[in-house]
Amino acid sequence: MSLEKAAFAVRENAYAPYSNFKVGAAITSEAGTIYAGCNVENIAYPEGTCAEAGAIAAMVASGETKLTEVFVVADSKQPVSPCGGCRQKLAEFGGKDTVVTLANLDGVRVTMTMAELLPGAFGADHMDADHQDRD
Ligand SMILES: O=c1ccn([C@H]2C[C@H](O)[C@@H](CO)O2)c(=O)[nH]1
Ligand SMILES: [Zn+2]
Repeated sequence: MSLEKAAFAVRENAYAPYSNFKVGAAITSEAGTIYAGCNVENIAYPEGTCAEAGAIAAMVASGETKLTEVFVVADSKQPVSPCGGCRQKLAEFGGKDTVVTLANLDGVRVTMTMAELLPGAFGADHMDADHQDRD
């Protein structure tokens, strides 16, 4: 199954009774495996998780920690916009040039790099020794 098809398919399984906004995310790992995730909401609203987090969790649970491509889809007017937390989560496992495609159900899509999705991402370079133990 293609990355796009995987994202559309997993979106059908989204559990979103509170927002009624189903999201599907699929990522390709370095090994070429596709992992998919959907949003899973909760009556305790802040406990809900995003589709991107589910796809990442599936990849990591399978023993992989590098992703090469991302596809996210939702029934939105504009292609769905990953939240800030998911952008940081994706940046953890992708590279600056990782291709990210955002889509809606009408076939509108936008493709960008990870660096464009999250410019100035917090990374290891911000945690160098000079900044530790300063008070
Ligand atoms: O990129 C996105 C944007 C939103 N959501 C979810 C979170 C919540 O369940 C619902 C509405 O915000 O959509 C995702 O899973 N991914
Ligand atoms: Zn999110």
